[in-house]
Amino acid sequence: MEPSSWTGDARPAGTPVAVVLPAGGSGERLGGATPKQFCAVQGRPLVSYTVQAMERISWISDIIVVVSSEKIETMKAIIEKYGHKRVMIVKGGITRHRSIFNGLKVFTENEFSNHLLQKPEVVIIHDAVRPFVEEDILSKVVMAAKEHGAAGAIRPLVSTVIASAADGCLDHSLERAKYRASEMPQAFLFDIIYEAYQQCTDYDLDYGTECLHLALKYCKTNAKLVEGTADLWKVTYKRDLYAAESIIKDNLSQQVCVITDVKEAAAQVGFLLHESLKSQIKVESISVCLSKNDSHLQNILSGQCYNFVCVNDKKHALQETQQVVDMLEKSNIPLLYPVVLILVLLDISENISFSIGMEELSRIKKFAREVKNENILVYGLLIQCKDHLLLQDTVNSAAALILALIKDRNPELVGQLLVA
Ligand SMILES: Nc1ccn([C@@H]2O[C@H](COP(=O)(O)OP(=O)(O)OP(=O)(O)O)[C@@H](O)[C@H]2O)c(=O)n1
Ligand SMILES: O=P(O)(O)OC[C@@H](O)[C@@H](O)[C@@H](O)CO
Repeated sequence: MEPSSWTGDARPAGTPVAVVLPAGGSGERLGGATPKQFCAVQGRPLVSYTVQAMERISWISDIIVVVSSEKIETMKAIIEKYGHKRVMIVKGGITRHRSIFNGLKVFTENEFSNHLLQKPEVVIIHDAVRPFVEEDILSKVVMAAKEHGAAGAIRPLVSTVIASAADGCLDHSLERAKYRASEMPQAFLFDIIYEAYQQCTDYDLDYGTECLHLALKYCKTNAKLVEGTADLWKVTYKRDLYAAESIIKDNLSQQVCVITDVKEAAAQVGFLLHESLKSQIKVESISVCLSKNDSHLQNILSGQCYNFVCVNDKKHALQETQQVVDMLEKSNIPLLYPVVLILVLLDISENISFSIGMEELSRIKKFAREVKNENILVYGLLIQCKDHLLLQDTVNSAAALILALIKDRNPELVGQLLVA
């Protein structure tokens, strides 16, 4: 079968591709009452990230999420809340293989869904707890499966594989360089993997862990092995969940948009902040009074920026910031990721007393509490501009605090006022 010509990430000519995401496990090795695929990462269930990773791929026609019967309503709520499209939920089985098999049956057997989906030529199988999957590896395994019948991502082994004898002592070890770790995604010509599942034994279904093996054993299909990237790992233990959270927070902390009004002090501080920040993070600057149809800001919003700094003199700060909040709420961003919004209050008054009253602090806290419900994390930052000789140092200190708030994204600190 000639593989169809793929043009980058364009939809492959006439190749219907579907994906099955097994998400029906209990996550025993992670521990806790919540199965790991439903554990929150930056406030969103892990499975939603993997579904979103597949939704971004335009040439995947259907996303089949296989969950345990008691989690069907939970999964429906996740799809509804995050606006996931092209997703069908299927009831899982007591083992991963049985869940995957149920996922495949939606294309062939009515009992598994109230309507049959178009049977794909190629089906991707990808663990729902592997959220960091990019289009490149998906297209590689699909293209390889079209040619070889099956394909799977592999990674170098980190530890050496050894076999123990009956007495629990070392029997032999394998030469690590000759072996690879089998990861996901995997892809198959649908008929091959479906046939393999139909033929395999209960022992395979209950104790097997490798889909590629089923294709070889029952369909004499030697899967093409495709070198994958390091981020294909599976969330298995608690540490993996911490790692996933850290990676996602890092991904959200790559860019900041500094918004200043045109008043001189704000514009000057905005410029100095830009210069101080740009060595650590990508900075976009907007120094116009915000209007609803500000195209530059709209472009930034659509560019998936998750961090904003609003620089205003303290009298107008909240009302200017409200406009940014209004625009964010209209975008899809806070639904999927927490957005950091730092309210920089410029104090240009000459008096040396602490220049912000409790009433203003209460207004900031109240505002922050309200918008936190929209997944927007508002923090206050006071910059005192009295002494121009100290302004650069003060701005550098403000930049360091801004970077810390962006990296930390701590919902417990919203509404607090820091002083640069
Ligand atoms: N009966 C099962 C068991 C597992 N899986 C899914 O298969 C993927 C990989 O399996 P694994 O990491 O082993 O998940 P769990 O079985 O939940 O983990 P554990 O073995 O620690 O219980 C996960 O997305 C898991 O939800 C599934 O769909 N149905
Ligand atoms: O055994 P687990 O259920 O943890 O993992 C299942 C699969 O992810 C694992 O077997 C990969 O090697 C791919 O086949």
